[in-house]
Amino acid sequence: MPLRSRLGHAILDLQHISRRDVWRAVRWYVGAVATVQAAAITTVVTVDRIRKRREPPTGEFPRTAPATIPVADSTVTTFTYGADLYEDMLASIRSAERTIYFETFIWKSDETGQAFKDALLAAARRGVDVYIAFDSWGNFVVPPSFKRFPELANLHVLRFPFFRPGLLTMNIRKTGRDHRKLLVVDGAIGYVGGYNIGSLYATQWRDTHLRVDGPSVWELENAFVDFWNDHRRRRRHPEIPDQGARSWDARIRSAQNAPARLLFPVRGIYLEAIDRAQDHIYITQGYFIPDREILNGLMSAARRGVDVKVLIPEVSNHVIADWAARSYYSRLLEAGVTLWLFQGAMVHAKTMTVDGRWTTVGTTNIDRLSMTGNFEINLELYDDDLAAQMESIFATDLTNCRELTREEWQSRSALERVFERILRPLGPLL
Ligand SMILES: O=P(O)(O)OC[C@H](O)CO
Repeated sequence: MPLRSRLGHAILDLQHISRRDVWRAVRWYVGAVATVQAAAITTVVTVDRIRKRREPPTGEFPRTAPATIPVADSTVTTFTYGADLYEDMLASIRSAERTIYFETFIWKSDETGQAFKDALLAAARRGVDVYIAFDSWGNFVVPPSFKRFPELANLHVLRFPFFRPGLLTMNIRKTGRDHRKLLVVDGAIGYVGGYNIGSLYATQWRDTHLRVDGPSVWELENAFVDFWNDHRRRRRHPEIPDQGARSWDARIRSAQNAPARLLFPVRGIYLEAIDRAQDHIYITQGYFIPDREILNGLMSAARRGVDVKVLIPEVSNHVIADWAARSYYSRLLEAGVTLWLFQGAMVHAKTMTVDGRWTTVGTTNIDRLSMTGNFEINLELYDDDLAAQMESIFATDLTNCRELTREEWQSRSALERVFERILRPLGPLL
């Protein structure tokens, strides 16, 4: 049959397909994809649970002691072990005289969580103005009794809502979780980084937090004040006076992702720094699902000769995130990026250093939820000595990693490749 005639028949056939048939086909396709993905998720989660039960993570990793570095007119202390950090944070809370701003995504009701609650309540009882913000979604499984606080005149608690209406109305301003982890005491001491509050994180997870002492604490204080004033319930929570900048030093700056303000500058600082890199980029991430621009930036840096090392857990606590990340490995490895898999424990840090000059530490994962979804805060620091300390921590972490080589990656099984293809579309959702 001539081509024109075949086309004519096809068009006639198409005209006979009703709208109902089209919808039925679409429903069938969507249903089939969802079923295959659900089956794949169930399989990898089940296999992961069995594997972790048989070979539980040792929770052991090399430790680096806290180190204090002068940066600008302040000092910055690095923490890479939860027990050290929590002890320091609790001592700061116990020493507070005027104000405490405390914000966390996860606050477990275990021994560590209780120690923080007790210290915060004790501070409020001795007259310190205590402001607490925590995310209701992140603490959904925490018993309600732990999330109840006594009525005290100078204790103010903001539960960031579980339900975000913007998810239904497609209004970005009303979406996002409070994923930040912050503590500011008397405007003089500030903490920020990857640590949530819980006993598991104290000894079993490798994470990174910074303590800032001095005028640049304002960067963290201001971040809390802005968040509090934007999200407080007017009848329940007092406004915190916004005093304006005490410090204006570009060597330490905070970048805050705030969907309510349509601002996602943390993604910007990552992209800028990657773009500027001339010699090396060292990244440590718990969940590494880069978006197109970050992926392209890292590949292009590696292609122009920059030594790009990405350190991630071999097995994280979110197996689906692990599988979503795998679909980027081929391109990264082909471009010359090297991948380092942390052994025996979860590494949850969210850090990057570039060229021994620039550092970021904060709450932002390299994934879509953090980069363009949640409320986040990172510090961006231009200081050679601090970058050197961060690179020394990175070198220590590398001693607990194995490199995932191109050869090993290319020789993975066909079944693994099938699962990667099925789970890849979940990446942008995580
Ligand atoms: O969301 P993050 O980065 O604070 O990580 C939280 C942990 O995954 C808790 O399961």
